Amino acid sequence: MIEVTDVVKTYPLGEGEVVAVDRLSLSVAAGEFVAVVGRSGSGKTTLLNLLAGIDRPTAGTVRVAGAELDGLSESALAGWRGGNVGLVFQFFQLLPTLTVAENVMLPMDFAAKIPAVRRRDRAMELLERVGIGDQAGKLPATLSGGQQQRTAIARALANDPPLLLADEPTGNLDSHTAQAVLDVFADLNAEGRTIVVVSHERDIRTLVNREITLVDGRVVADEGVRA
Ligand SMILES: Nc1ncnc2c1ncn2[C@@H]1O[C@H](COP(=O)(O)OP(=O)(O)OP(=O)(O)O)[C@@H](O)[C@H]1O
Repeated sequence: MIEVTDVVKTYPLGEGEVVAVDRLSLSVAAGEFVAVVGRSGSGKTTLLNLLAGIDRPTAGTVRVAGAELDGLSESALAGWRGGNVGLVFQFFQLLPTLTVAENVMLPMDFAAKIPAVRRRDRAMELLERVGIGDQAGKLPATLSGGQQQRTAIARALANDPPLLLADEPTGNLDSHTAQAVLDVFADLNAEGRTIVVVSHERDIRTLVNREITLVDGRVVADEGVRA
């Protein structure tokens, strides 16, 4: 599902540059549930953005879900992302003027993978799936943080992508709500979806089957944590 080879990502900083990801290689097979951990500034978000094709590497290659991302134009990349990757962020990033159901339908309109007549029903099914079917007609601001993150997960599933990438999805939630949201990810993984999640949540170790630790943009540990 993921094949990252000798990837370097630098950002300009004053006269010099910051090396955010440093000659990093890793592969993730379909069906894995991977946590990426490490201190602030270790390169976790940069790695996730490279996997999503949001950022391009300075050197090296990134292959995800059958595509070599370097070879794709911006518009091809956007099309590829829409159908292959679901993204979940710390601060939900829902559109405040759209209802919960409309937020979930939005990626379907962009990718044209789900027929137009199916989109509302599919949004409802996904919201039921993550446990908030009864919130569909509300605006995001009227929901709790956990409900907003469930909305964002439903939106990430809109086009039935094989891969979910989540950047600190529980970072803005209390620990009880965080655990419930992580349980949703665990269920989605049990159904066969590949998931890579950046998290500080200690409890994530009990759910994932692999933990990758970054220090200074490099993998310093890569271990299976569940039998
Ligand atoms: N757009 C950018 N411009 C300049 N430097 C950046 C940029 N994005 C990240 N960096 C730098 O790259 C390094 C890695 O950052 P990154 O955000 O990937 O780390 P992180 O592990 O996700 O941190 P956190 O846990 O705080 O989110 C840091 O030194 C950061 O300052």
